[in-house]
Amino acid sequence: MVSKKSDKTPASPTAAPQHALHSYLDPQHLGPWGIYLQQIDRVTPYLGSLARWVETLKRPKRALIVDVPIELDNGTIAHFEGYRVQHNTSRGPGKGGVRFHQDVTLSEVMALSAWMSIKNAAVNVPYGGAKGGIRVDPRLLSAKELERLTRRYTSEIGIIIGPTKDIPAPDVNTNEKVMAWMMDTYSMNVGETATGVVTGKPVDVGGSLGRREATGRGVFTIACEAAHHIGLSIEGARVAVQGFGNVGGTAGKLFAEAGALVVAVQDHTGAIANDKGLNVPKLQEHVAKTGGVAGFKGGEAIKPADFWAAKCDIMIPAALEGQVTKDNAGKIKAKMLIEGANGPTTPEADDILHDKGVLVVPDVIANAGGVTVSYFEWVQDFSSFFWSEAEINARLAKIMKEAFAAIWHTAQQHQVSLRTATFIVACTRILHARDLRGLYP
Ligand SMILES: NC(=O)C1=CN([C@@H]2O[C@H](COP(=O)(O)OP(=O)(O)OC[C@H]3O[C@@H](n4cnc5c(N)ncnc54)[C@H](OP(=O)(O)O)[C@@H]3O)[C@@H](O)[C@H]2O)C=CC1
Ligand SMILES: O=C(O)CCC(=O)C(=O)O
Repeated sequence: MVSKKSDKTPASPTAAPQHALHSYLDPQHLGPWGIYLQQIDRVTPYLGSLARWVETLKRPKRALIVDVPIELDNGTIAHFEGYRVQHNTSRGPGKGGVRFHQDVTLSEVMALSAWMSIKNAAVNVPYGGAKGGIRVDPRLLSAKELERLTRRYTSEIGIIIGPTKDIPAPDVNTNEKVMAWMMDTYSMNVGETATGVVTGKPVDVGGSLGRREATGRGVFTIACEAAHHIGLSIEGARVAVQGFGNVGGTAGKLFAEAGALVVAVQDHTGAIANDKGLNVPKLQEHVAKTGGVAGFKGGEAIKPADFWAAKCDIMIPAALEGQVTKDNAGKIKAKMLIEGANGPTTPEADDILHDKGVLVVPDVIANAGGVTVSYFEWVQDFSSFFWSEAEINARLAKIMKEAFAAIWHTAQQHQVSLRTATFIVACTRILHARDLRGLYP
């Protein structure tokens, strides 16, 4: 366990703000943005003289809400609400994914954009933080409707994105195909092929080898580093994964290849378990065919709520925010919780896990592999010179391991959790950049 004491720093009073977004500046604000504000309050005492800039982290630099109207296949017009939020650009252009999900809200996208600022600084890639999303259940749209939605959204946010301004990428329910449509639409609107406007594209239109697996690979790399620190062998370790999409599926596959047993998996369709280890490639085939883990023959169905009590060493939430709560954290038997998803653990659950001695490796370092290879993709697009997958994976491993080592060291130095340590490293970098740049006289 890194921290000997809990970092339950009392929330510092937030000055009464005269700001259009004032309702979002209250740390008691519910949901992911409120959680992010509490995380900033916890790190503030460790920022020294840079703390004078901390308010800059408590509001997004830009938040764009767009109406996205499309014609459905049946001829009716449907309107969807979309967002692109640029939280901070002190260290470089905005960078972060685009989510298509029925529960997307401005507050959620603000938090996701802020976590991108922290994540990008934690691995020291030269970006600020941004995120986008559309409130839509993409499963209810045809392929043509989804394409129209993506293209109209891209045109609407086209006024603030661009290869040197803000670079979207995949997130929940978006993929290479969606990125290809975004790149094409933006390119049509500016009159030239602008491959650098998005990352996570298909390799044939300027994408990078290794990007599809990068987030899951990074989760695996970080888990190996953390396991080493607590004396846990990956070979034979028991792993439970929530969410079996891009991140959870890839991480699960890499764990299985390294000799770990993936003993439980949960997604939106249900939960399955196999004490001897699930056959992960077969499970991936099943999910590709049926859309979820339910009905997989190689494991027994368990109640989704029982997933959290799985007998395991490593638990990987890799679905959505707010999954590990005060109601299920007490059941978790794992020695380490590696956050593949963004914001999966509520602050109350974080404290419960801390008190139980579970090592929590936070999202802002654990899932940073995706944006790290996005950075490689962006660099390759600018230079039109493409690297081998082996080179990409080696560079990814180096960045992730070095970032984790620095965070571990900071956690030891200040006797804080890995989450607060990651925020100390990242916020110091962001606010140092802000300080160097200064304000208008
Ligand atoms: N893609 C990337 O590069 C990155 C993603 N992330 C984060 O990782 C997480 C997963 O993203 P990604 O793998 O890309 O997304 P995908 O859309 O590929 O997969 C999401 C997975 O989560 C499952 N899921 C959704 N809702 C629930 C729920 N309520 N309970 C259980 N399972 C659920 C989905 O199951 P079902 O299909 O049944 O709904 C699916 O298996 C997100 O938090 C994302 O922000 C972080 C860094 C980068
Ligand atoms: O690859 C990227 O730019 C960002 C991926 C992302 O959205 C995330 O890390 O949460």
